[in-house]
Amino acid sequence: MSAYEQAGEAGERLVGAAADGEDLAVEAALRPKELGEFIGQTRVREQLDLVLRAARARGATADHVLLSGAPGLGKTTLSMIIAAEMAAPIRITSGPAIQHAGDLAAILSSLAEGEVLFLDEIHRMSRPAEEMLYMAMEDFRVDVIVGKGPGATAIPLELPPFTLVGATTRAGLLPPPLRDRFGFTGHMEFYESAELERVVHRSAHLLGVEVTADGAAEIAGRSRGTPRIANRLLRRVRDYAQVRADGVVTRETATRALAVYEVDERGLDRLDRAVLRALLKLFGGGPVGLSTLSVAVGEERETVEEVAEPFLVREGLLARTPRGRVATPAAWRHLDMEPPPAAAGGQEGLFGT
Ligand SMILES: Nc1ncnc2c1ncn2[C@@H]1O[C@H](COP(=O)(O)OP(=O)(O)OP(=O)(O)O)[C@@H](O)[C@H]1O
Repeated sequence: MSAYEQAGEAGERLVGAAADGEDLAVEAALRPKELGEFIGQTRVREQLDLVLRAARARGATADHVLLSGAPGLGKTTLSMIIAAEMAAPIRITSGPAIQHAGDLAAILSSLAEGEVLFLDEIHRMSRPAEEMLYMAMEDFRVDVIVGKGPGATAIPLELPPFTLVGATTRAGLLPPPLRDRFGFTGHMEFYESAELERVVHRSAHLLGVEVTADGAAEIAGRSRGTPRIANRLLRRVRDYAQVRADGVVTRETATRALAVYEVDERGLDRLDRAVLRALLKLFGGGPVGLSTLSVAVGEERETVEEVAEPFLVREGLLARTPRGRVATPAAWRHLDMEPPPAAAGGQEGLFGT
């Protein structure tokens, strides 16, 4: 098992998007508390603002909301904001925690009127629980099955109106009947660098860290479009600034600190660069099969495919083609290497296939 697998995506990976233990401990303090404080996601924010204002004006419970997007983009934060804007309590659970319909019935039947139920990773709920949720969302009712076999009876249970906020990294994985029961779906996008700079400034202020404009820009540029990563890099740069400098986060301290952690100016870490380097140096930029590339890097196939490649593809550094993995011209430039003329010409036709 490779180091990356042992650590998990979150574990030791400074640029992993999933939350690690330290993130969970500090994130509560860094979360924006109201819609106006939430940075970026302009479209989702405006749409949600309308949904919530209208519900408030009607004195009604807000429609069910589905939030889709990559980890660390602010889905949990938005669900808490929804509850705060509706002056409602919130209950937080996740799909994998609800394996039996009974688990869900217990949660639903204990909700207060208007409460927000945040269901993270909703695509990972068990089938029977999912079916129970259909009726709960639509009619605010569940059938609780009592007994077994031919003697089993369904006892209908009325629920108070509530707002379900479902979060998923993969909206496409949700069965259409579930997707259709949400009144509003918000697609969260990766953040622009300027937005992440604002996230860094805001978090630095809350953490009592002094950060210069170019220091924030340096961190933002390495954060892979993800606020969670921006906050994590800020904490590591703050440590460095305290120990090796005067405590102020400048471009120079950020650059030196993140060199220690092997996060480069574009947010690639050691694994990402190892994959690119193998692809360029050993295979002339490809095409090369995933298995061969993984062996060359000394990582499991799944680690290369699921941990490193998505970001490399998103950054336009690597392309997955039917003939194998191919480096783009940007990958050569990123590692300061000259593409061999034949390879560069040969690869052009591979992109977009
Ligand atoms: N728009 C934003 N403005 C400021 N900070 C943000 C924003 N979005 C997210 N954050 C910060 O990023 C961190 C991660 O956000 P959050 O937990 O809401 O992400 P998530 O999408 O729910 O992740 P996951 O899918 O892993 O649960 C939080 O600490 C939050 O403070």
